[in-house]
Amino acid sequence: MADQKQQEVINSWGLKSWTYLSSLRQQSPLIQCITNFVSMDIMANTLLAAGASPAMVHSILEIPDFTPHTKSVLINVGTLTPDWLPAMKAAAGLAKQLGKPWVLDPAAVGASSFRLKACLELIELKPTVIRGNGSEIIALSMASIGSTKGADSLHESSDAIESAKSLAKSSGSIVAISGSVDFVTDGERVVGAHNGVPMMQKITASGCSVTALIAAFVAIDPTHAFEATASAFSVFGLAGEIGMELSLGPASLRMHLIDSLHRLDQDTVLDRVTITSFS
Ligand SMILES: Nc1ncnc2c1ncn2[C@@H]1O[C@H](COP(=O)(O)OP(=O)(O)OP(=O)(O)O)[C@@H](O)[C@H]1O
Ligand SMILES: Cc1ncsc1CCO
Ligand SMILES: [Mg+2]
Repeated sequence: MADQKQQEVINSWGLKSWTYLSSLRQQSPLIQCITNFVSMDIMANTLLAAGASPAMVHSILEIPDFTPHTKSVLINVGTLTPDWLPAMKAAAGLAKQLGKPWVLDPAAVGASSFRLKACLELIELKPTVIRGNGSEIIALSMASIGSTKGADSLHESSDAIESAKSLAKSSGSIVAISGSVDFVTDGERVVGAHNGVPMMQKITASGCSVTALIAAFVAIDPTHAFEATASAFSVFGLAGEIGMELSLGPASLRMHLIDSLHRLDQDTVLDRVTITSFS
């Protein structure tokens, strides 16, 4: 009986994930990305392969004209400098004002007090989802910088679950932690998305890209950001699993992951998406 219930839960996540992906392919929503220089290419290609329409528009002069046309906004502070922050705040603030979802990636937030303060100010603008690795979510939740390895994590994703719950409660955002298991919480519920391969950590900006995919899935269904976030993690992880079967290392996985995301079909998603409850 327990097995049957667990199986039904797994199948229902497979169906959700497929519904998000197929809707994304049909609707091709415009996603505005204000992101770091390292991630721009792989992020735009990830969004295109999944079916969305990315635009890396970051000048503060363009936000009043452009942001109203978008379905969601992604903000990533990976190569933050003081001149970029006003545009990030303007885009996030306008998205919020227009009732559009926006997603924050606090890349390397533990690297400096400048970056931490910027992220805390952005969180005041109520992101729909915050996605980081274990160390980023712990630093944000504690609002303090400690030891850091820059964009990489010093922690397992499971080390950050309590921090994520507390950040979700204090911010009102869905909080998502990437790692060997990707966790998603609204402060009460916690689910873990199990798809993925360790080699994905060796592709720079794979985390940035999955955050952009979360922004795209949330654009499809802004009222169910928890479900959209877990589904995006699974679909990206599944593309990594299939891509890995064809790859020799990080460079070919980067290519095969994008190809696999483009080619993912219904049967594979229904069969292989694995999301379980941890609450
Ligand atoms: N050990 C692992 N096993 C399976 N998948 C993993 C593992 N570690 C990371 N991933 C996957 O790799 C992707 C990137 O996660 P990671 O935690 O490395 O993000 P990140 O540190 O923010 O990356 P970046 O800063 O390079 O963008 C996610 O989709 C995650 O699920
Ligand atoms: C390597 C790196 N440095 C700043 S951002 C970034 C990409 C992964 O977040
Ligand atoms: Mg990393």
